[in-house]
Amino acid sequence: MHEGAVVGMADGYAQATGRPVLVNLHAAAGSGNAMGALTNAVYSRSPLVLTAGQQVRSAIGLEAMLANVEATQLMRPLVAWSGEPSCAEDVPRSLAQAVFEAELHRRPSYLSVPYDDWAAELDANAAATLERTVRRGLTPSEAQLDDLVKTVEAAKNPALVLGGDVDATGLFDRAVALAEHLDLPTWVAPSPHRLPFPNRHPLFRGVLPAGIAPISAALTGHDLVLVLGAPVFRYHQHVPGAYLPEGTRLIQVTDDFGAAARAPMGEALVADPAPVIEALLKQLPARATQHDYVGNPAPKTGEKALHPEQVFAALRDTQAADTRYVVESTSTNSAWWRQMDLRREGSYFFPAAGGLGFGLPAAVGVAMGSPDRPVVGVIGDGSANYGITALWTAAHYRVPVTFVILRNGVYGALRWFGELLGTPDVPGTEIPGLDFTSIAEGYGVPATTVTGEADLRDQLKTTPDGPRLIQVDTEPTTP
Ligand SMILES: Cc1ncc(Cn2c(C)c(CCOP(=O)(O)OP(=O)(O)O)sc2=O)c(N)n1
Repeated sequence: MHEGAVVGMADGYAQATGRPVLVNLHAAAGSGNAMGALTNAVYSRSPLVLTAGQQVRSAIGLEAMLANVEATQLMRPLVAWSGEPSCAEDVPRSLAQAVFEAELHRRPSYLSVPYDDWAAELDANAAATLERTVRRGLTPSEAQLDDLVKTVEAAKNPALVLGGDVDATGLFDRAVALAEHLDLPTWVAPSPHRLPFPNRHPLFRGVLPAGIAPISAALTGHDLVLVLGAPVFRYHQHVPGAYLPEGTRLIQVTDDFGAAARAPMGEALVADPAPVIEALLKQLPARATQHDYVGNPAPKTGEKALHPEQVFAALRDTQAADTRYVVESTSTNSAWWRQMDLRREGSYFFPAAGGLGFGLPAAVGVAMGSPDRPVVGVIGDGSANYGITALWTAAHYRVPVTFVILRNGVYGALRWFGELLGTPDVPGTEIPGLDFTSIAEGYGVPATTVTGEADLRDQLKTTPDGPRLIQVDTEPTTP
């Protein structure tokens, strides 16, 4: 229900399965509704294949109802490819191209199809198209690998920065092996939509701050920074400064042509990071020392309501180690990373463009795509409204997912950003009086409100056989 929620679900499903996902939209209005969630899918590099309804060809020009005027232009800034077949015979090839474009670019594609095309008979050649396969392989040359290995070997104090692609392409464990093999201090690239490294690992140095000057300060002292599977960088609040500290060389390895071309500094090798990791592991001697995971600090406590750290410590202590968390709580990131202890690939999903409306739907999509692992959505009371109709889907298909709603009564991140910009107390950021237990019951999802930390832990220890929502009153905090 609502194309934004559907695209959010498809994004979660694509990230959980790594497969192209077909999403069918209603002409222009449906495509417009999808665009917000689509911005996240662009930056999570999810291969979504969007098809959209279209009026019959003879009625598009006169703009009959349902006409999607200039359909291929509507989504163009966001999608890797956008098309509308010039005749019914070209629909099979166009659909095949939409799938291959999404897979090759790892970016959504869009196909508008006039609705009378579907009645046409396939011609004999269509079978040839439907049998096609298209594969990609971006392996660096031997010379490029040798050059990179020698550069890392010669570095006096190298550091590793890992991006969401490391987790999205199944390289999580190999990246940990590389960091331990070479004893590399390791950061997660800023504004992460996935977790590519265990956040309690002794080599973990944190998520890089999303500002130019603070990143430069964090990397000071490292003569080489190797960035794997990340854009350089996904800045957020504008904090001007030098892009890199004096004497630091940055090398980015990514298969994302656009990310390599638009970076403002450093060197880039457009390639799959996997062969680079394997070459470094194979050709460089181990500098490993014993690594014991770092313990968790005691959570801060709230006065009138729970502190978000108490909620996250309760999740850490009660949920299975392989739980997948889909998070859209925008002012609690620091509390989250202070308390969580995530050690498995595919443990963390966050809206890749910061577009709200991802969390609740994507939790449903991730749960549908990976029924073998428990899924918990951790959603702010502001964010939950942007994709709320996904509750119906969870109830209708009895998707086993736990939604934890952090009800702090404010748009916390906006209040923080307002202060950052010198405009404290921004109007319109209070959202009191929302009751997600009534809303959830209305969509068919059983729901409760917890009255304290002990009650929360007791509820989290139970295992639902379908969807459930737990509403927790929390104190506002800052990111
Ligand atoms: C589609 C959309 N609309 C508006 C915003 C702006 N926005 C908004 C409205 C936020 C408030 C989220 O409130 P919350 O209750 O979900 O979480 P916190 O209170 O922890 O910030 S954070 C943020 O960037 C957005 N990111 N995406």
